[in-house]
Amino acid sequence: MIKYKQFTDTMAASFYENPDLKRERQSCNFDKDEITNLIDGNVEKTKYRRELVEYILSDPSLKDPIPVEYLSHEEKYAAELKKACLLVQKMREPVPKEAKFETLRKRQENGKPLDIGVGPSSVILKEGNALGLHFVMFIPAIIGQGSTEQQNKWLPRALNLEIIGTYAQTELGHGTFLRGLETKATYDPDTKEFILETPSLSAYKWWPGGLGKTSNYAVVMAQLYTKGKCEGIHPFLVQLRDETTHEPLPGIFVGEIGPKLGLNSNDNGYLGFDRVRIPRDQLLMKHSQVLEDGTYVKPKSTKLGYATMVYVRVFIVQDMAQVLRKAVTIATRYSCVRHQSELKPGEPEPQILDYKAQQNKLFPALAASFAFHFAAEKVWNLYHLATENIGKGDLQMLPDLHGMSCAMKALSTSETAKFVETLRQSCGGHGYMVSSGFPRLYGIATASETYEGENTVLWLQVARYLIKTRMDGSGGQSVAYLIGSNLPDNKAVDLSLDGIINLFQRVAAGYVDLAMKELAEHGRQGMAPYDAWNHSAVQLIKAAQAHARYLVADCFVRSVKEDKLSGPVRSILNELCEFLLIYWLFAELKTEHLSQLQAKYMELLSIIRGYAVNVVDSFDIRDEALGSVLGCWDGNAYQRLFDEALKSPLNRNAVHRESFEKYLKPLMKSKL
Ligand SMILES: CCCCCCCCCCCCCCCCCCC/C=C/C(=O)SCCNC(=O)CCNC(=O)[C@H](O)C(C)(C)COP(=O)(O)OP(=O)(O)OC[C@H]1O[C@@H](n2cnc3c(N)ncnc32)[C@H](O)[C@@H]1OP(=O)(O)O
Ligand SMILES: Cc1cc2nc3c(=O)[nH]c(=O)nc-3n(C[C@H](O)[C@H](O)[C@H](O)COP(=O)(O)OP(=O)(O)OC[C@H]3O[C@@H](n4cnc5c(N)ncnc54)[C@H](O)[C@@H]3O)c2cc1C
Repeated sequence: MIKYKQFTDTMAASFYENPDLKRERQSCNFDKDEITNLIDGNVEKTKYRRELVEYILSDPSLKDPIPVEYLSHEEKYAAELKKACLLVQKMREPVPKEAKFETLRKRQENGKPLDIGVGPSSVILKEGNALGLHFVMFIPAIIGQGSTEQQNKWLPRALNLEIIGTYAQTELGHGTFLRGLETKATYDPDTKEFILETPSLSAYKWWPGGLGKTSNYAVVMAQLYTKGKCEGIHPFLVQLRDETTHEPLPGIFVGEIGPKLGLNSNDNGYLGFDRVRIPRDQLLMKHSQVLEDGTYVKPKSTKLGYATMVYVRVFIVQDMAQVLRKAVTIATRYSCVRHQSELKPGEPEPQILDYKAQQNKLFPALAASFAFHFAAEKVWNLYHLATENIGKGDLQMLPDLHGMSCAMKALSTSETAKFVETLRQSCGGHGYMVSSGFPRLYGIATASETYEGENTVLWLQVARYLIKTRMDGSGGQSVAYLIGSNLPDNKAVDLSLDGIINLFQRVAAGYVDLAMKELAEHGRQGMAPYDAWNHSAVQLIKAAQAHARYLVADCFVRSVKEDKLSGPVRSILNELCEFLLIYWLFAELKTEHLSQLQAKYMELLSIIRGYAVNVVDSFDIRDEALGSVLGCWDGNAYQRLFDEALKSPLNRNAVHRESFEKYLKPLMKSKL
């Protein structure tokens, strides 16, 4: 018997490379750095990210002494918060004078702070971190909803982390239906204050990240009452805890909501108010105001108050591309090193990567990771353009931004959650281990399907925009193909990328028309419009989903055509793009088109098989960031699985003495 030997203790560890992975890497015929740079943005950004990740990972105080999964709920929170705080401190300190950190040092010398960002921070903070909402929603809410004066007052303190905040909108009783929120903010002109009140159990704020124990401030969404009238929900900046003692202020009831499916280092919380008074100027007043005498000044659009959510929906598309890159790296590398069953009778067991059925599980996710990367870039640019215009008083782009951000958020999260589960299955039993990294990724992807707008609800928002556009031609650029003479023609299926995009438009337009027919039919039968809408929901959601696929597919095709790519990388992206488009079309098309596409699909599986390992290598994810024993760069999956298993507290002693003596032994000795 070969005895287990801890691999990481031996010198050999640093030189090992699984022979199957080595062979794939030796046959690489494109420049991996080109894909790395494409994902980072450019060569300089890659250099910066790599140095930053190295800087973070080389700090022993930021390492987990034991895997966080063995910690209690309370310990998990404390351990991750500690790392987050140390990380923030580290970013403020001068970078040591070592050649490997030259870019970071130069940046600091030029007066630019080290920007942690989503990617580098997730290298050590993998379980959802308590400071995340401060950066992702609290600060953006002050910027997006606060007047210039309010920004000048609060932003420096928030950016310095002198105050830490969250975004408290959802309540026990209402998350989706914002007009139904119950928290009240009533203006008192005598004291020039708002009085915050939680009128019922269902009005308690419930869910906000970092609210339970970490935040001392929050942007609270509440129904604004002034001069006896409700003006709808508005954002208020509210202090929750004393800035020195961290004790909750009088009238504030705050706590943590308990364990969740994932993201358990984040102290999602609850919050109630018992007649808490805040000054008038803590209503965030960029878009609407309450004057000293209580006069309400309306915003240009009531939906401007929803802008923080739009920002985060855009952010989430980027996050999903990152989650997919991790999941597909793990599954592809593992599929390369894992041998199982018999392909040719009597021959050695093949790499599971050679099974077509396995490729069919991996490669759609690989292709989608690029699709969502390009989609995120596009919607991010649109967001900035629209925000700039809104700043100048031009709201024309708002509906298109809303439609596009809802569509891309819903598609990227639902596809990522589905792909992560398929990729987990592709790793067989070992994929079910926490140490595979899949459970964490699944926790993030499924949470994203729900937060920042539950996906079904967002699909229905997209459908509303599509139907409106089809009826009155009022929609923006993303739905232009649905307007009158722009409608895609019904030419025969042509398998060029442009031909397939045309097909996507035809499929989406077809579903929109079917939904319109259904709505009209219900109307003819005497249903009220809202009832007809409810009865047509299934068809409406189909239309929205087909439209979202068209949007993402179109972005992918346009990005592949840009001339900044080299020949080899362009052809890889071209093939992955074509492959994903066909994969998505399979879900939509009738049988007459299928056989044409099936042959192409199978051909592409073989082509992608040739470079899949090298493409995932070019995602350039450090082993520490991947957090998976199955997906490590060296492919030493079995050894790492074993090393990780031996960290289990149950393996500290050969016998778990207490439970054996107290329970097992008496049971085995007792007679019937
Ligand atoms: C150590 C240091 C660490 C550093 C770390 C740094 C970075 C950390 C990294 C972490 C990585 C994390 C990545 C991602 C993290 C994300 C965290 C998220 C946490 C979650 C937060 C939340 O969930 S907050 C709560 C979100 N809630 C929702 O989204 C609610 C959903 N509901 C709604 O949006 C609305 O109610 C509605 C849209 C469904 C309906 O609204 P309403 O009833 O008012 O409208 P109508 O349906 O009647 O429509 C009327 C009309 O308005 C239009 N419209 C609706 N919404 C908008 C909009 N937003 N913009 C523009 N227009 C809108 C609608 O289309 C209608 O138009 P018509 O013309 O009338 O048709
Ligand atoms: C991990 C996590 C973190 C979160 N962080 C925050 C945070 O930081 N701040 C914050 O304010 N909130 C936060 N939330 C709350 C989140 O935004 C809401 O849970 C989400 O918006 C969904 O709302 P809900 O829970 O009320 O679901 P509901 O709206 O009750 O949904 C339940 C079901 O009803 C369906 N449904 C609802 N309305 C309709 C409709 N009109 N038509 C058809 N079907 C409908 C939905 O599709 C769903 O199937 C977080 C949630 C999670 C899971």
